[in-house]
Amino acid sequence: MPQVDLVDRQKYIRNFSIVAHIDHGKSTIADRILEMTDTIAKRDMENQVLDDMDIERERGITIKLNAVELHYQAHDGHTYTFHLIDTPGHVDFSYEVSRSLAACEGALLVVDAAQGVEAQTMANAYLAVDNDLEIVPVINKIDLPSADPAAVKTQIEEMVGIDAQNAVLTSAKKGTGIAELLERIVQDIPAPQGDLHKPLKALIFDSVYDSYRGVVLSIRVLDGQVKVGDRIELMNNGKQFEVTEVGVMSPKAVPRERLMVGDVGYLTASIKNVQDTRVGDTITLAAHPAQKALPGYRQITPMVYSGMYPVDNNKYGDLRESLEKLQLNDASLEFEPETSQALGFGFRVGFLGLLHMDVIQERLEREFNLDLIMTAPSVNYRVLLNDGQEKIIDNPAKLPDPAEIKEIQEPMVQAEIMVPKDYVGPVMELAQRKRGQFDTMSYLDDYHVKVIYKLPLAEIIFDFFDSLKSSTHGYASLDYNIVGYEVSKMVKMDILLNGEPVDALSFIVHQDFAYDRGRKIVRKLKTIIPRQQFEVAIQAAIGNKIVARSTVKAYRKDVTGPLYGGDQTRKNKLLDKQKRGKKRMKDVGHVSVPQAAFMAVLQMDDDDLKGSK
Ligand SMILES: Nc1nc2c(ncn2[C@@H]2O[C@H](COP(=O)(O)OP(=O)(O)OP(=O)(O)O)[C@@H](O)[C@H]2O)c(=O)[nH]1
Repeated sequence: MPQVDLVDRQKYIRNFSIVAHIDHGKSTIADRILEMTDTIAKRDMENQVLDDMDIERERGITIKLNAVELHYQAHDGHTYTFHLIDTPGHVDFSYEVSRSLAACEGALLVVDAAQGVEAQTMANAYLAVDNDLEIVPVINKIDLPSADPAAVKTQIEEMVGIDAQNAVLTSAKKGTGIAELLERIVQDIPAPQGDLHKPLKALIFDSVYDSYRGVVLSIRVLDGQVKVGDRIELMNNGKQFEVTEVGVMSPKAVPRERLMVGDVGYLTASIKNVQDTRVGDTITLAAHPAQKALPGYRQITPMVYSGMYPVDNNKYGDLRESLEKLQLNDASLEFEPETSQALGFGFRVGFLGLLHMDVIQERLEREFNLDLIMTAPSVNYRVLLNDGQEKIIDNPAKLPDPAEIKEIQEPMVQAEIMVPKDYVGPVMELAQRKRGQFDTMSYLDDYHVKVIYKLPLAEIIFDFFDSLKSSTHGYASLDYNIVGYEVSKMVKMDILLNGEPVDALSFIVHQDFAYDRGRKIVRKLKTIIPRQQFEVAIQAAIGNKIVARSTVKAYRKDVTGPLYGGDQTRKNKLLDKQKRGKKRMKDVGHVSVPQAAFMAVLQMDDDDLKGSK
């Protein structure tokens, strides 16, 4: 191809994401764009093609990233190539959002015309600004009777700090404004920069495991080009592979001969292991490597660990296989075998956060048909023993005897909270309550403040984000990084049922909160553990010292008895229901303990929250 064509080619590319608060209409707008550009025929369009996992669709969250290529004939007579890059929307995945935005030049910031700017609108806008993106404000759902586009424009200007007078007004539901939106993408979002003649530099912003092709990488080419047969190198781990296929998603995979500067597409190279190809890494050519990797690469490591046990002990092998399968697609999922006296054989599994944990649990139960008991999530503690040994403890039950412990260190994070200045008070109050140490506060502009706190990871993981949202009416955004370990006065709380400690119910807590937590958890467990044939004593203990106690009384009589008298169908229904209920119970000693009991520590925090409001 003559060189001038290649330069021209770059001029007609637009790479962008759609970012929005949950439910403001991101997926619906994406669907309309695909329809209007004939990327996908209306009749083929299953609702919201971009979210292709069942769970995503049901929960309305987008977990895996996707990039679709589409072609748009603009009013200037040229045909433009658009790459629409989908982003996940939750703080657990904020690093992935940031990487996918780094693959774009622009972002459509979608705001609901009735709801206005909300928490994730702000968080995503900050990420877009951080990545130097051109932001095109879109006010959606203008068909709603309660829509107030003029007010939302002002709000966007004040809260987000961008010009919104020219915001595109859309009703994705009715298709209004989408034609204008396509033109604005051409006009407002810059064409990709970069140099075809420089050594290859491509950003990996997603990876998915495919049983035929191995790992499929989503990449954005920032310089140079890559084609089938090239030997590539991943710059952060030095691993090399030979490219077997490149192409674009439109929306199904369409192989191409090469991907060039400005392109967004996929690449396969017989890579067997997603762990080798972390999101954020840079691909270059082994023969002509780029000098420097793209900035901002972050190794993702799990933040929370939880025990996962099959309710039926015979399903241990199935659980291992299922976890292995999920891991093929999820480089951040880690697990290793563990045993519990109470629960038998299972795995200690590491997650990015609680949402990640929920999603994995749900996929195991639904896609792999497993019934699981999960123990309350914990962070990693570093324990120094008197004999000089150091241990990393990711399971509270494994904490050594206090007499052997010299000190316990807990992981700390630097939390950056961005918030409109009116909400600084509540944010500081919350951070103090969560054992935060104030670091700095600075003004980003006339309206926004960045507050930096050092906080224990254990406090952040559980409900910090939710509390932050509720104490700032959703306007704060949060990003955090682990910054090391600090000595802390942590103690292990044991829970005893009828005098027997249940290892899977132990948790680690700061000494200052221990008594209070002990009392609360006992009260909570009393409501969760069902009545049995005999009395069940529940105790919370630190070492040998009982700090709280309560009792679940025995049945007075066999209340289920009379229910078995009815006709057969009714009886069967009842038996079925019992069976299903039982699935999530585990016999610990002689006591039947439901799944909820193992999560009581978390639910207790909810109560804490309510109590503190
Ligand atoms: N009235 C009206 N409803 C809309 C419009 N656009 C989207 N919706 C509805 O709003 C709800 C959320 O839309 P989605 O497109 O799923 O929103 P989303 O931002 O992708 O949501 P998440 O995937 O959960 O982040 C759906 O019920 C849509 O049908 C619109 O223009 N007008």
